[in-house]
Amino acid sequence: MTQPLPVVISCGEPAGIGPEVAARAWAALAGEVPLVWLGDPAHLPEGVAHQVITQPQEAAGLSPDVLPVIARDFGSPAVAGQPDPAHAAHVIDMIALGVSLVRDGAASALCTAPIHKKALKDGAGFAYPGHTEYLAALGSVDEVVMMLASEQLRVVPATIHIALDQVPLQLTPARLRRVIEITHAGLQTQFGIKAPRLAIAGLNPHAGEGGTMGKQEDAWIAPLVAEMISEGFELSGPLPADTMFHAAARSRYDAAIAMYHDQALIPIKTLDFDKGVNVTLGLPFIRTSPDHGTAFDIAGRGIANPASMIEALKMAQKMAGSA
Ligand SMILES: NC(=O)c1ccc[n+]([C@@H]2O[C@H](COP(=O)([O-])OP(=O)(O)OC[C@H]3O[C@@H](n4cnc5c(N)ncnc54)[C@H](O)[C@@H]3O)[C@@H](O)[C@H]2O)c1
Ligand SMILES: N[C@H](C(=O)O)[C@H](O)COP(=O)(O)O
Repeated sequence: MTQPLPVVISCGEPAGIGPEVAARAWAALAGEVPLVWLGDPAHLPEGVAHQVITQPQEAAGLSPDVLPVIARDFGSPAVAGQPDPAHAAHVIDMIALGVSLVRDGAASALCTAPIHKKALKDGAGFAYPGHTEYLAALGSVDEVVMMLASEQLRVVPATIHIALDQVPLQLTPARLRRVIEITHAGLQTQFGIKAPRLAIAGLNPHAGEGGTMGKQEDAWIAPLVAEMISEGFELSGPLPADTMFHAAARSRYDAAIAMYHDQALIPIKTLDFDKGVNVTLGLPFIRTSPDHGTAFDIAGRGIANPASMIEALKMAQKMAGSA
């Protein structure tokens, strides 16, 4: 029987919890998801048995007791909680390497461990606010969607890593339409939902309350929703964002489209921080990630919970199987 292609994990910020959650997820999964870790093996927690390989396909021939690693010498050890500017370019390269391995057919999907965006900007001039935007550039696509998904909720922010005062400027009918289209297609092809139901949040308190607390809902969000319903999309909204995430409301949709980052991420990280998964939709390859960040406050102490990384790896494999 041919072995499934492995999922590749980019190391993320070595001073954060990325290497430890990757190693603990690999141990917990015990071969259920074939993996290859991309990074400096010196940054793995002490005692993690690993073997350096040069190509992902070599992983299939290894003992299940060793973590396969495609190694890069970052030049210095990782100090927990203190990102080294000299590591930044390597961290970025590991993401790019992961993408090329998937696009070349050597791996099935990319799972990214968390980066510290400011450390990458300061250390290597990283020009992107996050993986999502960098991966869009690597995939040569103009627009992608960041979805966070768990058993209880899927959410998509229509605008992503931008300051709050930029939201009304960058939230346009064209952007919201593309987000709805990409999310709808992603739920069909990557989550197996034939007729996705999407709930669209308003931007303002009480979804504008008839124009008394904001104009965007009446001016263009409601008309866009009506137009897309007439095209066959199953949409509801614009809904007041404060009341669309309780259990009964969540049962009425497959994904919620929020207007900005925190409107989407607060509910899911409150409900399911341990098991939330970040998925980028609209890329020409599969990418998942845990929902947490670098957690400098606990890095290196061996207490980071690998559950979100485990879910991200399982989801990557499942999506690759249905791709
Ligand atoms: N995919 C990514 O690359 C990604 C995702 C989110 C945040 N970040 C980045 O991470 C950095 C830190 O972000 P933050 O502080 O807002 O969020 P964070 O998720 O790193 O930490 C928030 C809190 O949750 C705790 N925590 C996080 N993950 C945990 C785990 N696995 N087990 C136990 N506790 C955990 C931390 O200790 C901290 O108290 C920022 O640079 C941010 O941009 C990156
Ligand atoms: N906004 C995401 C979150 O808080 O979970 C996070 O920063 C990750 O974004 P990228 O996957 O684009 O790095």
